Amino acid sequence: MTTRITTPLYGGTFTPESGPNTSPDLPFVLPGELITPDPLTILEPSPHRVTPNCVHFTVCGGCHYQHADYPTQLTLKSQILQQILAPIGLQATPTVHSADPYAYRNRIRLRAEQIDGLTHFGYSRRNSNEFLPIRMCPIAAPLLWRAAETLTRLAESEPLITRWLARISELEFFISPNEERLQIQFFLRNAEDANQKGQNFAAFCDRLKAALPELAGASAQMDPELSRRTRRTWPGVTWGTAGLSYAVGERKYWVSRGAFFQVNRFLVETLVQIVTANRSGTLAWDLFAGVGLFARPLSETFQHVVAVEGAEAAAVALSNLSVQTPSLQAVHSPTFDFLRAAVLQRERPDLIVLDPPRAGLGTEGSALLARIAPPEIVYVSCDPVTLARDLAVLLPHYRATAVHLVDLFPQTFHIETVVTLERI
Ligand SMILES: C[S@@+](CC[C@H](N)C(=O)[O-])C[C@H]1O[C@@H](n2cnc3c(N)ncnc32)[C@H](O)[C@@H]1O
Repeated sequence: MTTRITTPLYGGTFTPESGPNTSPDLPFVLPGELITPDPLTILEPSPHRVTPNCVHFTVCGGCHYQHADYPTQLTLKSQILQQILAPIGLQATPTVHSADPYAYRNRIRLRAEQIDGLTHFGYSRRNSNEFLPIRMCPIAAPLLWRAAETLTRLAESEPLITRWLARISELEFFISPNEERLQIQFFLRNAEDANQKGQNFAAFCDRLKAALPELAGASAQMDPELSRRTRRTWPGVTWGTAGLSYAVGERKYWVSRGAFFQVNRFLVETLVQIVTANRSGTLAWDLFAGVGLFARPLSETFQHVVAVEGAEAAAVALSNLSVQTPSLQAVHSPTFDFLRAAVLQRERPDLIVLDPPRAGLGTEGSALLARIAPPEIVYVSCDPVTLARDLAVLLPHYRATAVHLVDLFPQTFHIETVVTLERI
């Protein structure tokens, strides 16, 4: 049986889990193609089909679109976003912003497994939790992959490195945008390893630094999931600096280890511009503020900015930023609690910026936002489905003045959107 692919939503409705064109039955096709499913055979390929850059593409769970040329990826995402927003009455062609679609990531988290006595790094297989050893990741900045290769190479010949890597289940690399500095978080495999109180961690890191001069800081800690399961805590061990200074245009941000920061090193400045440029006034709120990416420029044009962040690591950096920035107030709190208190106190800022995780703000939180009724809202979203759900609550009271698609995650189905809203 042959099938003509007619829509970017082929295979079912978009969900954050399945994504467009990645339904378990029929991923990796393109609109216009004639195919036979199972096993997938492309009888008439799209002129936009290209050879993927990565040997792991289709097997690895990370990327979904390497078979499409980059302009086509952007067109598909734009169409998908419009299809998701149309049912809530938001008919707008997004303004698309993009940059280099490879080598853009400043952060990767790798799994570590021992196979035949050797350490292998990898991701999870697509639609599975099974370990997939990898030998390249072309969406990652070159330094990230070089760091992984250096660790693997040292582990082959140096017992200190071999022993340390055998104790970890995952690690996370984070780099400054120009690849000058590197942070590593090591997550320990089991509680007994934590009991050894990070023996030789300094010697281990000194050796890594000799082979990887960019290494600025590192930590070893129990995986949070492991702590929850075993009900054990361990403060962990650290080496070097406790974070990285990250330049975005003229401004430098302190990103404490473990804090959220936008992963696309080529588009952070564009995102900040879209969210903050030409906005000024008396009072602005930055909800889900992270380390203050938007709050900091807003504090230059608003008399007072309140930045709300729930996670400890980011809240510490935000609090330090507020000490140096008199117009910025850092609040360490869940957003929902902050909004509930604000409604009772009848506070009303000129601008609310919000940038929640994929779950979005939620209908209850969005209703609180509508009650607070600021003249302008800028909603930054990494999941168009939860964005549409929240906008449905706001749109009776607000008019959308712009929709931006900022392609922070090329080669994947993830869609980053900025919607600006004006009170009716
Ligand atoms: C998508 S990030 C955005 C951060 C920041 N706006 C930026 O661009 O760097 C979401 C942030 O919200 C924080 N967060 C998640 N759930 C939260 C909650 N319920 N209340 C407050 N902050 C939360 C996370 O720790 C993270 O820093």
